[in-house]
Amino acid sequence: MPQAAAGPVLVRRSPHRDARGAFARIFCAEALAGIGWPGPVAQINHSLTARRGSVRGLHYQKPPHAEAKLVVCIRGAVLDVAVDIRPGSPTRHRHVAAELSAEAGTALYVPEGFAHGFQTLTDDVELIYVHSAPYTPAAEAGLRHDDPALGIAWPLAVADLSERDASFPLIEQGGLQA
Ligand SMILES: Cc1cn([C@H]2C[C@H](O)[C@@H](COP(=O)(O)OP(=O)(O)O[C@H]3O[C@H](C)C(=O)[C@H](O)[C@H]3O)O2)c(=O)[nH]c1=O
Repeated sequence: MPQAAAGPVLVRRSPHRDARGAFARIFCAEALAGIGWPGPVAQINHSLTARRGSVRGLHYQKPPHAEAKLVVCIRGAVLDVAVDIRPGSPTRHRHVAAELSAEAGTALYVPEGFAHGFQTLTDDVELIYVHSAPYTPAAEAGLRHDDPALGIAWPLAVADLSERDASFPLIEQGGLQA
């Protein structure tokens, strides 16, 4: 059993292909426990983002509602980003970025203590999110995708962005509530 990872992990699914098409495992509790998945699946969500260049995030839930997520790209491609927001972490405010795509069969495991966001690299992107904690609106919080303290190099000009995501305070303004 591999050692649980301390941070985000890129996960690649292996489709079984035959003349009919393909079959792939999206989530395996046993396999993900080995990289740190913390417990039962609490919720599975699906998002569709129409325009290339759109940004969603960066979102997290405040403790004690912090959640791990498996972010699975099932259509198109995204640059997926996870920001370390763990108090006392030597890599706090640093991020990892990975391209996820349906074609490559890639997903990102985002542990508790990380804010998550993405930019679409194609039109009509669909993501599946597997969450380890239920959605708790009162615990919802976020970081600005363009916060200078994070230094995230988004590859494209930002297309669609929600008012909520655009209005998160900067970290220097006290914007981090983890
Ligand atoms: C997560 C969630 C949301 N909602 C409602 C709340 C809003 O009225 C609406 C859209 O939510 P939100 O604007 O947070 O959706 P996104 O901006 O796509 O956020 C998602 O993308 C970013 C990158 C993430 O990492 C979040 O986990 C994920 O929620 O669905 C629900 O009713 N249930 C839920 O579980």
